[in-house]
Amino acid sequence: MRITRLLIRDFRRLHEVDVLPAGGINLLVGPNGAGKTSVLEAVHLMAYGRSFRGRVRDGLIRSGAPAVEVFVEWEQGDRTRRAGLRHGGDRWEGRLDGAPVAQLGDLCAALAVVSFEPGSHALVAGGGEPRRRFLDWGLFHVEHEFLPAWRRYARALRQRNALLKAQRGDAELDGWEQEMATAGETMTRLRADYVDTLQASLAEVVPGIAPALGAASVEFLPGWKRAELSLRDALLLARDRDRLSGHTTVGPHRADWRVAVAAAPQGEALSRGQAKLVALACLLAQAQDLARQHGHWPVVVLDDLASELDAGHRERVLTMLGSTGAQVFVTGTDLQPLASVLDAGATVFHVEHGVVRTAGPASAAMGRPVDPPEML
Ligand SMILES: Nc1ncnc2c1ncn2[C@@H]1O[C@H](COP(=O)(O)OP(=O)(O)OP(=O)(O)O)[C@@H](O)[C@H]1O
Repeated sequence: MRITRLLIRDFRRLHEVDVLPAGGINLLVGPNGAGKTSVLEAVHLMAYGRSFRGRVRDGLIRSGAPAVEVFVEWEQGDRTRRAGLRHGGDRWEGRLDGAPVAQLGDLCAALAVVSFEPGSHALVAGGGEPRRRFLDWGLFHVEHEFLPAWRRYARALRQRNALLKAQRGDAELDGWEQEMATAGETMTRLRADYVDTLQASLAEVVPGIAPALGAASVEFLPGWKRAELSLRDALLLARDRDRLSGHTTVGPHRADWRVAVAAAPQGEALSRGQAKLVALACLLAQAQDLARQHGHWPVVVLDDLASELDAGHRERVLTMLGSTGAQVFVTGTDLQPLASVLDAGATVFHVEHGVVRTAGPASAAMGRPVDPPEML
């Protein structure tokens, strides 16, 4: 996947940015507060429907503007695809390849982006939610059975929770529990298989980017004692407790996974830097698996790489990504820490006061008068 045009309007301090990125590595360089991360956030928004720094309504829309707009054109195999998203905080409108989109999830499933940013270490060090989201995002993209099962499960779970809160009887719970069990067992089988795939992919990625971490292993926690009982029985057993708590305490919505590396055996705590490396390795393992399944790499965005990783790891990561041919966006305040990449022929953009300009002939079209397509 290669983004060939990125148009952003009213996104944080970016009023209107029109970028023609190159294949390979794109460096966005500029002072603090210039708007570099916002460019990456816009790409992430199109792929996830939210920013990695929170929801749209939490400050993403440029002060005084009614909505953000992002338009992305990209090459996918021999196809050119286009997606436009206008998000006003509560309301959104989207178009994909010229047609309106009914569900935000359908729009987001089109463009695959893997993002590493300062909050990514939560994948290793934080609560279960980001890890579940990571797992499910990967599955949405590689396993067509997953999304329908996930939707069925989520709906049945909402119904069961409502019945629990209303202290309704067993007969009413039975039907929804059966539905949760059917959809939840499917989801869990797919998640367990996906974790195995991820482990195999990690075994290839870690030696390349962070050999000192040693062998990585991933453990899947399904959300109930799956080795001992079915989900149907687990829900039945938990009924009385769930009535007291007013919500469902077991099931795939409580699933989690853990990654351990040989460098920190027996639960030794990872340093913050090591946790970031492990998180990055997981993201790149996911990207690599996606590339195997789809035949092309997702777009990779790396925010503020120089302050996240030391020089040796930066170089390994960028060398590895350079060898895959993936399109990569990297931000930094200085070119110097990324000099080794420049030698390898990266494309540089300067970002200042919310304006993005090309720094070299590779994308001479940058900075030309904007002629935006009708996004929506
Ligand atoms: N809703 C908004 N409206 C206008 N400006 C905003 C809005 N939200 C954030 N900003 C401004 O956008 C800038 C943040 O941009 P961004 O985080 O993309 O910068 P950056 O170049 O990545 O900075 P750093 O190098 O410090 O990480 C800040 O100057 C901030 O004041």
